Amino acid sequence: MPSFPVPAPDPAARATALDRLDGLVKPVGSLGRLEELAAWLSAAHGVVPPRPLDDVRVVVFAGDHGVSAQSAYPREITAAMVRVFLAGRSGVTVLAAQVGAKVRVADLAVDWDGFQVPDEVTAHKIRRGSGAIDVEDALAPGEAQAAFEAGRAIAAEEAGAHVLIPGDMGIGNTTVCAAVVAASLGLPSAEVVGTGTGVSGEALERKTAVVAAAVRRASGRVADPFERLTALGSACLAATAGFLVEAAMRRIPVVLDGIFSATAAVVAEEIAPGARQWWLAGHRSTEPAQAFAMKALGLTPILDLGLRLGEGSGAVQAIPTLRAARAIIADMGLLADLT
Ligand SMILES: O=C(O)c1ccc[n+]([C@@H]2O[C@H](COP(=O)([O-])O)[C@@H](O)[C@H]2O)c1
Ligand SMILES: Cc1cc2nc[nH]c2cc1C
Repeated sequence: MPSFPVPAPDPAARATALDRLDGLVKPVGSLGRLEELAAWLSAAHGVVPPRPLDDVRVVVFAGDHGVSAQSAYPREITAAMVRVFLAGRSGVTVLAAQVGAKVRVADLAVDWDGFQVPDEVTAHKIRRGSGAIDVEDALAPGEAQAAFEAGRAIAAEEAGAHVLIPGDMGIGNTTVCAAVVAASLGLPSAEVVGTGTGVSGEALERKTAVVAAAVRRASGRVADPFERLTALGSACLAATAGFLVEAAMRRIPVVLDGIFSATAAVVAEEIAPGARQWWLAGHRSTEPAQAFAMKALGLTPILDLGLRLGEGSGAVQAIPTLRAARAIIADMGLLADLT
């Protein structure tokens, strides 16, 4: 496997930040998680105070999945939502506007019969849809690597950002994520499968059986992360992993979102050990696989709002908290200056 060297955040900037935080006009530690985030940002930026987080960009990786029948919604929603993102009317676009973040949509594998979208949207397209992972591989040989490289290229195109957020749109993608998390972390399917867009009862049992069959079918091949993406993943998942690795290599802080980015992050950390030092968990989604993935990565979600939309919507909500963390270390007075 090729190696992807990831730099470490700056320990000296972190130590300086922690000293300064202790000296602010407040009882030591009283700003809790905000202090931890301020130190994290200082280490990521290598400077105290960290730079303002003005340029925040979301990239929504859009694609279809061969297991879309396990969703509560039809497959056609994926393509339809691409139009909604472009029209600025999606959940993430509306929420991103609240914090001044930009949203880009990248069609990696949407299965549609073409309507006019800007070339930028399809520039990194790998294929249409993916295999039904319970009975066949998700991707053809080489496609996981190609999608990973596409995700890296997209992160490179967005390298001017102060913070990057990976978003996702793909009917059926929670089934794929559950299988990849189960295979990656060695967990039973029944523990990782969640309700996704809202399946319950027999539909949830069918979804669990599909995940279990997929993991069984691929067993023996999942030790290698690219092989796991080929067997159980998707072009979007591989691209998101590449996006996360490239951001880490370029020292760009990333705020992870729900189950999709958390799953990609587990795989990306295996491909590029240490990359997780550049990521924060924006929020806790309702999907068990997301919780397992964040725990495995040692990340504690900033927010817990019961969101399960995906698209990057939860991560976007964490941006005001990060800006608050920067503000305390940049602007609060020092105990030493009290008169
Ligand atoms: O982010 C999450 O944790 C999350 C949880 C449930 C659903 N989603 C979104 O809903 C779609 C996948 O759900 P499903 O039921 O079609 O597998 C996909 O477009 C995701 O962005 C996202
Ligand atoms: C409408 C709709 C919007 C979404 N955004 C992310 N996943 C979604 C699933 C559905 C069904």
